[in-house]
Amino acid sequence: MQPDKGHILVSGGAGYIGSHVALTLKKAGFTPVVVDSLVKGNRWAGEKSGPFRQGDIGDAAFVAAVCDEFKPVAALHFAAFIEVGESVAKPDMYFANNRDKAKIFFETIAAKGVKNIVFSSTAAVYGEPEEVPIKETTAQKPINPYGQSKLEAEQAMRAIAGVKSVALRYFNVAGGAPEAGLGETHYPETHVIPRIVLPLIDAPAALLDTLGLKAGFKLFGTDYPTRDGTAVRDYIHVLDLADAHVLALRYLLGGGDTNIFNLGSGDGFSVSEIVAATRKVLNRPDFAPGVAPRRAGDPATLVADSSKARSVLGWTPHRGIEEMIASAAEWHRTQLYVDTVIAKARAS
Ligand SMILES: NC(=O)c1ccc[n+]([C@@H]2O[C@H](COP(=O)([O-])OP(=O)(O)OC[C@H]3O[C@@H](n4cnc5c(N)ncnc54)[C@H](O)[C@@H]3O)[C@@H](O)[C@H]2O)c1
Ligand SMILES: O=c1ccn([C@@H]2O[C@H](COP(=O)(O)OP(=O)(O)O[C@H]3O[C@H](CO)[C@H](O)[C@H](O)[C@H]3O)[C@@H](O)[C@H]2O)c(=O)[nH]1
Repeated sequence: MQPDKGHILVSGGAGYIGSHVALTLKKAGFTPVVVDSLVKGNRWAGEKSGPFRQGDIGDAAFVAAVCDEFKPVAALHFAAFIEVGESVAKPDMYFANNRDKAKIFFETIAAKGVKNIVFSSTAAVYGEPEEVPIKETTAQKPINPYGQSKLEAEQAMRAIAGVKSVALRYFNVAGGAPEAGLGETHYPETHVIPRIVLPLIDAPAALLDTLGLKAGFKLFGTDYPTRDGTAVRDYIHVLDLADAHVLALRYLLGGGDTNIFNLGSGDGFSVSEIVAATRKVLNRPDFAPGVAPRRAGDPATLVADSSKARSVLGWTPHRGIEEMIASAAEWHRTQLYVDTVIAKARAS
């Protein structure tokens, strides 16, 4: 048993990434305190690794009360809406939640003495990047309200006097921890790896129907200026990402200054290469995806230069693309996942 290194406030910890990070924090000897409104996440995920309090990050009285109850030494801020397409259709909703409520959250916790914050940012702040691999200094020109709202939240966080922060700009997060009862549980599910895997693992018809996957997986665009015409992304296992959060927390608590880090593997995979890797991992050489037009707002290539995280934080990702696909497939086979997604679909 590790000694208790203090309470860490984890906003959005009932969601995909936050729940895996909370688990990793617990293993590292911290006590995560999850706050989540459950607008998207799941109570079972929020309660997995420590105390859970249901409420909204924009509710200053709620956030202040949780700070009074647990006296956290730092906060990890995950709570946000995450769908690029939805952000284009409903930009006000994205700016209200991802920027304005985040600002209330940062100001409230800072007033309660929580002066170290690790923030979930995204490669979407770079838009269609001017250089690849992408460095932290590459121009930030988001091409959708999701990326813009996250960039403005980063800036709001850095503007608060007396607060030290780390913005972690994640690239494409994948995989899960099915052995611990955790994995990606989004509804709707827009991410490519779950969408490739689900039709190949004998998922129940009701689930595929719910996720719009009855007709199988489709490549969104085969005419990108890439090596095979499909879009290239940099995939990072959620547990490697979780390790980076613990390192960023130790960095801040150890006296490190405000900073920004890209988190990716540095390797780009095209969507067709993910399909090929999935054929191998799931032993489905027969799998032939369909083709559909490009998805609006998708850049051609996003690959991280994460050398700064490696040198300053000492972070090294260990898990490759096949492990991401295999752990996703294992998780998507579980009844907990199936029941949760179908229940969410029925409720919406
Ligand atoms: N998933 C990815 O590939 C990815 C990539 C880059 C960055 N990110 C960032 O990582 C973070 C987490 O993403 P995720 O995939 O885990 O998303 P998620 O939807 O699974 O989790 C987000 C959680 O935040 C909660 N939440 C949202 N608004 C809230 C509010 N106002 N008050 C309280 N709780 C609220 C939701 O209920 C949910 O549990 C986000 O900030 C996202 O921008 C994700
Ligand atoms: O059924 C599908 C689903 C996706 N794709 C393609 O697969 C690639 C990856 O798409 P994802 O939806 O998995 O991921 P994104 O790159 O669009 O976005 C993810 O990573 C971004 C940062 O890079 C943001 O942070 C965002 O929140 C997060 O969802 C894209 O070219 C997309 O068009 C398909 O071909 N078919």
